[in-house]
Amino acid sequence: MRMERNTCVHCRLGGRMEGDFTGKDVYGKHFAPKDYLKMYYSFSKEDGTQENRALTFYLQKFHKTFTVDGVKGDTLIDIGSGPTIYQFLSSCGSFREIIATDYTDQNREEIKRWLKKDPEAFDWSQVLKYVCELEGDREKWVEKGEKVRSTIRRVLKCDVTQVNPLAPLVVAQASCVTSTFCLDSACKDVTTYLAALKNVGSLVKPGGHLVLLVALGASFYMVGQHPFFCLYLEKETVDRAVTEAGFDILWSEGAKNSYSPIHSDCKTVYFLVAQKRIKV
Ligand SMILES: C[C@](O)(C/N=c1\sc2cccc3c2n1CCC3)C(=O)N1CCN(c2cccc3cnccc23)CC1
Repeated sequence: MRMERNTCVHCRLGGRMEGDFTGKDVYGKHFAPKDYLKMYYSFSKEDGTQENRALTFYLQKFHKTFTVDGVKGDTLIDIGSGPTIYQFLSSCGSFREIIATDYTDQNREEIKRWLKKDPEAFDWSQVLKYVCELEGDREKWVEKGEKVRSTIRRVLKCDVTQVNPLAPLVVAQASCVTSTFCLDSACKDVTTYLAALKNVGSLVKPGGHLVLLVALGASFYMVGQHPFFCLYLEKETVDRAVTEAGFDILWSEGAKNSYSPIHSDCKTVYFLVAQKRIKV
């Protein structure tokens, strides 16, 4: 009997994933926002049964941070927004202005498409309804969409490997900086990760907040048929990096990863809220 070779994604792709850092230029050429959005941000099946447990975890933690715990302020900068807007649904009522950023042109274009209500934009309505339900009135989802659109004032280019991630622009320090799944995919090793966290942390005013969503124990994630590098991180590494960047961790919570192993080998999605120490 011929033993059916159990070829994992890694093997099928000739092991290109481990260690093969996906440089910035690869993102520009091969990162397909539509494939990514369909793969990771489709919310529920036609019959409405929820299947995207990872996304509901993120939405619940953003709800706790901004709506329940009351983190608020003047400006919020989101670093490495990707082509998504889910990360703004709870914070849009707590900040005067939100600045979305990403490294790649196609991700910034995808966000602008949604802001302009382009019919080609990704449909976030199920996600908007879910967050409105968390806030107590599912019917308010259209107003919620308008609130997000009126609060996101700018969509800028960022590069977390630069000391000023928003260079050449100089932006005033923000009350809050959020970053979801960005540093893990933008940094090739832990040294770069520590430096990038300091770069991103420099955008937060003393006493301000840093909110991170990190993929732990991941070495790749798929977008369509294309594997993208992810820095293999453990909770302790992230906590130490946040502390060394000058922040006190207020709370954090991990959730067992629910992505299919074909999509990513991510073990845990990790949500963390920290506050920038005030130098006395
Ligand atoms: C946020 C993101 O959506 C990536 N999502 C990711 S990663 C990952 C890893 C495991 C699991 C999951 C997962 N997910 C979301 C789904 C679950 C995105 O599209 N990104 C962020 C990173 N980015 C950059 C590349 C190179 C250099 C950069 C320099 N500065 C700034 C950004 C740079 C490209 C655009």
